[in-house]
Amino acid sequence: MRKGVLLVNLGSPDSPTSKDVKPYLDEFLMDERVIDVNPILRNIIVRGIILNTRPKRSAKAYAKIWWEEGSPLIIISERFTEKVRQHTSLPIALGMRYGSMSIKGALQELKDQGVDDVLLVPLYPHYAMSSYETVVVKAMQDQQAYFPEMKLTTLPAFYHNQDYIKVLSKSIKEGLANFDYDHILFSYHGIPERHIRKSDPTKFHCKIDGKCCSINSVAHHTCYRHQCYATTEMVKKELGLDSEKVSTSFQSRLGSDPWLQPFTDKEFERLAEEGRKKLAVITPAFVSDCLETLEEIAMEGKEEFEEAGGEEFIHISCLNDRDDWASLMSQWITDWQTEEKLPV
Ligand SMILES: C=CC1=C(C)c2cc3[nH]c(cc4nc(cc5[nH]c(cc1n2)c(C)c5CCC(=O)O)C(CCC(=O)O)=C4C)c(C)c3C=C
Ligand SMILES: [Fe+2]
Ligand SMILES: [Fe+2]
Repeated sequence: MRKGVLLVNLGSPDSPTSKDVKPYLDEFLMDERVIDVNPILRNIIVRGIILNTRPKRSAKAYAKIWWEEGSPLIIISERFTEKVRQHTSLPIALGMRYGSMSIKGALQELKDQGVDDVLLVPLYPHYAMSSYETVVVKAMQDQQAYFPEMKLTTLPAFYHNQDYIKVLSKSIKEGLANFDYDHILFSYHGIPERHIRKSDPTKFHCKIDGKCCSINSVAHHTCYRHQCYATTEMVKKELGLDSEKVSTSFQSRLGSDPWLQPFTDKEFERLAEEGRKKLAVITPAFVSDCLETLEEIAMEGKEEFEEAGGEEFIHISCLNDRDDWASLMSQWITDWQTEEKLPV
């Protein structure tokens, strides 16, 4: 069998216009693992409500962060892929869960190079049904429908992998150089609390009561909240950070259901009001900078923090196409290529 690798990130609209944002959001939000209600209700919520107003608002936000070459998320993912290619001898394809650059197209690219044994790499450190799981399910569906001869192996969520933590910590240390911070906020993409309960294989462990995530359980393999806090704790330990000066929050909520708390925007206010005047924000749920980091945190978040009395604000970039990150990914790929070994 010939081995190859499929990297998958979330995807972006083709351009920062309502015309292109609407079909992208339609595909994204009609995903049953993102808006997880029955299909009739999902259709009403997404097509009858959200898509009437959101595309215009989102297009404006995308326009603020768009690069000459295109969407930051796409361009960064392409640069990262290119660097990984330089470090490995295997064919590597890049696909997106939503929008152009489909997973099916990327699998076809691999097939055209004679690949029939694929390592699937969802570009998310943490497991959530709306991110990691939907990539795996879509890739498996496409593989079974169009490439039945292919074997698919999935890279696990790497939120607690020691080498990943080292690379992330180094990027944070570099980002903090010359910044005499009062506080560091680890802001992760939020999800509805219901998603945590749905992903719990025991169906009773995850209570989202602030305690369950620190009690050892098989549920942690799929508990996004546990995994986010674990990443924060491991970075804190690696860098020897003072617990008093570090906290975790969840951003980008949508709709009126209960989402994971504390909310990042409320934390900006609270921290500023508590007198934490110099704030550094890290966004480890994303491996590439994107709308949620460049606009929601680095632009809107900074403004919210300053309006609440904060004085200095920095957003530390995601891992993007850092050499040490591309080289770590290449090492994981080589371990799988030579020994069928996967990172834990
Ligand atoms: C129910 C809604 C959403 C859930 C659940 C959700 C989970 C989730 N998302 C990411 C990563 C990204 N999301 C991005 C944008 C984005 N997310 C939602 C909604 C949910 N996400 C929307 C509607 C949008 C679009 C923009 C907007 O209108 O606000 C992005 C950025 C994409 C880009 O092009 O830059 C990323 C990345 C994760 C990791 C996650 C679950 C953990
Ligand atoms: Fe999202
Ligand atoms: Fe948990």
